[in-house]
Amino acid sequence: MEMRAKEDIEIGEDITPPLLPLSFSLHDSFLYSHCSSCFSPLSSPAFPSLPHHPPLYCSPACSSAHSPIVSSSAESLLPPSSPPSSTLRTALRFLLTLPSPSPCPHLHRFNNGLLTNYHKLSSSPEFAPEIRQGAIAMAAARKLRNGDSALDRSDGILLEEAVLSLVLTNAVEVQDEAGRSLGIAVYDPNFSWINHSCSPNACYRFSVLPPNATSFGEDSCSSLRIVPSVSEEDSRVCSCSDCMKGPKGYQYGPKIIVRSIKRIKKGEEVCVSYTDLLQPKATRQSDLWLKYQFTCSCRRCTMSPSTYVDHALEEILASNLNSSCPSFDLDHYRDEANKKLSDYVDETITEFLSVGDPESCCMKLENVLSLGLHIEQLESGDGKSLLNFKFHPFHHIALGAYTTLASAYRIRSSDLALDSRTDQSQFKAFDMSRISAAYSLLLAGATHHLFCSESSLIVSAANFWKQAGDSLLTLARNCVWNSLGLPISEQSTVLNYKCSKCSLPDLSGAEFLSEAERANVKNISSDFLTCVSNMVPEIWRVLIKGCRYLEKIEDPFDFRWLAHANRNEEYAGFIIESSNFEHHAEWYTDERRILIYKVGIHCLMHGVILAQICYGQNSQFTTPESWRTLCKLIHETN
Ligand SMILES: C[S@@+](CC[C@H](N)C(=O)[O-])C[C@H]1O[C@@H](n2cnc3c(N)ncnc32)[C@H](O)[C@@H]1O
Repeated sequence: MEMRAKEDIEIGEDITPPLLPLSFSLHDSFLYSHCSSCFSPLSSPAFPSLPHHPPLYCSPACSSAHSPIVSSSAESLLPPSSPPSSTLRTALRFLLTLPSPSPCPHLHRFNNGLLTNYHKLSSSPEFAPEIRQGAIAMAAARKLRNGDSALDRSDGILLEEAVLSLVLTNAVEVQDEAGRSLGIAVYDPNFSWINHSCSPNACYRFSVLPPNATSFGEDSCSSLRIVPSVSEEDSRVCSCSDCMKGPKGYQYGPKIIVRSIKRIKKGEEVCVSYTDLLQPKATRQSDLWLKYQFTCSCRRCTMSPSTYVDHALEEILASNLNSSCPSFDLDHYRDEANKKLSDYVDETITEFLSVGDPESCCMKLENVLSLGLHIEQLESGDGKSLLNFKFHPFHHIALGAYTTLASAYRIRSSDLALDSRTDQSQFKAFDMSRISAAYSLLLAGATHHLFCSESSLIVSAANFWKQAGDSLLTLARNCVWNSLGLPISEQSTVLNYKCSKCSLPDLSGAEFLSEAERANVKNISSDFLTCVSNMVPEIWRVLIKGCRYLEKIEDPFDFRWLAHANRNEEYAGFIIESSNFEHHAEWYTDERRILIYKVGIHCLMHGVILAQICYGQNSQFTTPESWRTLCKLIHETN
């Protein structure tokens, strides 16, 4: 099945009402910090020592709605050899929602219309063991619940295998505003029949609120603007009328809302993305294969040669090339370098996430970004030379490294700021905040550059602009400016700030984008970029001082310098030694501080405007905390 537009849909419009889940579960790591029923954070998280601790709830309403499901689903009876997981819990809970829990005779769909992919997944070497073991555990728990203590392994586990396949095929990660995956949920066909594209025309968001919370005034539509259409594959595989009996879901849980990010014509297929769109084609394809066992053949994937964005996302710079090196050998060296560099960055990020040493993480990532990797090249005769390979600044691994660096520097800055005993640590904290802001700005600029060629990257662009705005405003508020004798009043500089040069609305009026403005968002974006590009050079040199990787980036918004830098190989081959964050008071002037504020407000405002397209104007996902604080201040001042 697939979903098509019932009518013409403009960019930035909701195309489904908020949809309730058929089944859902928190991931293990959030079981004791979030409500198992509505997924909102608990006011007092617990630290249970027992593995089968009962779920926790934010309110009696959530508890009475959800706990009967937990006890009927038999999840607490899962054998100790198979620890409970969000997938098993979701599958067991899903079975309770089916009036007669049976897949159609071909095992293709369940009787609520959801695809199982049973034959594909249960015969794949990647999925078969997980499905089989999970199904045995589910069957054992269900038997125990029914008072049948002996597990006979020859018993049929087909139903459990089919429902596990269904969950693996249809479940989506439920994310909070910070982008954390709290758990998974399976929705009815109105969402689950939407296929994937690497250049999608729609995205989705979640509404995760406790039962009596005042909503953000979600501006979602009340009717469904998409209709199902039978895909070619479906008409070949199965034509059972048994498949479509209509779902029975829960009346609570995290809701999902689908929204257009491009204009969609009546009858056009509506698609969302099942993977990270800032990955190049080969990585997206292998990710989709590993998670769903299908090969995407959307326009972006079938373009030959590949699209500019896909090319940029895997570009590697090579220097010291021997002109006689055959292109076959060069491709081989390039692939080897790409793999080694990527593995090194992945390992460093994984180590940072588990051990949490931001200093070592920053050092390792900056070394690999700056110095790259040397590979020995055999020459004709007995000679050898060293080839040097580096990530292009748009390489997807480099983008991932900037994200980690921005956050690792931010963490270092907050840790140092807590040590308020010495001026020196305050200055160091300031330096770390400066570099964190620079990486956020580079990430936003690079993603924006790619978004100009691939408009479905709007979701990433919105989030990175908001983060860049946040980190610049944090830097502008750093107490070190005051100790340099540059106190400025946030009230006068920020709250009354209106840009006369671009079409970004002023802070107090930025909440509403008209339909015409939404259709014209590319123009608003290009106005914004022109305006901010004039201000950035003045602060960029100050933001990046002492950081050897960033010092090689001439401009974070206008990347024309890259063409020139690659040709003379200066960028690729010449690295200065780190000047070790020296503090120069003469860099920090009142004008620069005000400029940092102004660029920060521009970035934040631009991010919020793009986020209005992706999430709607009143969603929690649209407005970051810093934005809400600014709006509150304006309200109080006026
Ligand atoms: C959530 S379902 C989407 C609806 C599904 N087509 C159906 O008929 O119910 C996900 C599954 O649909 C199929 N699918 C989704 N997008 C696809 C694409 N672009 N190309 C091929 N198969 C796709 C895959 O089998 C995938 O596991």
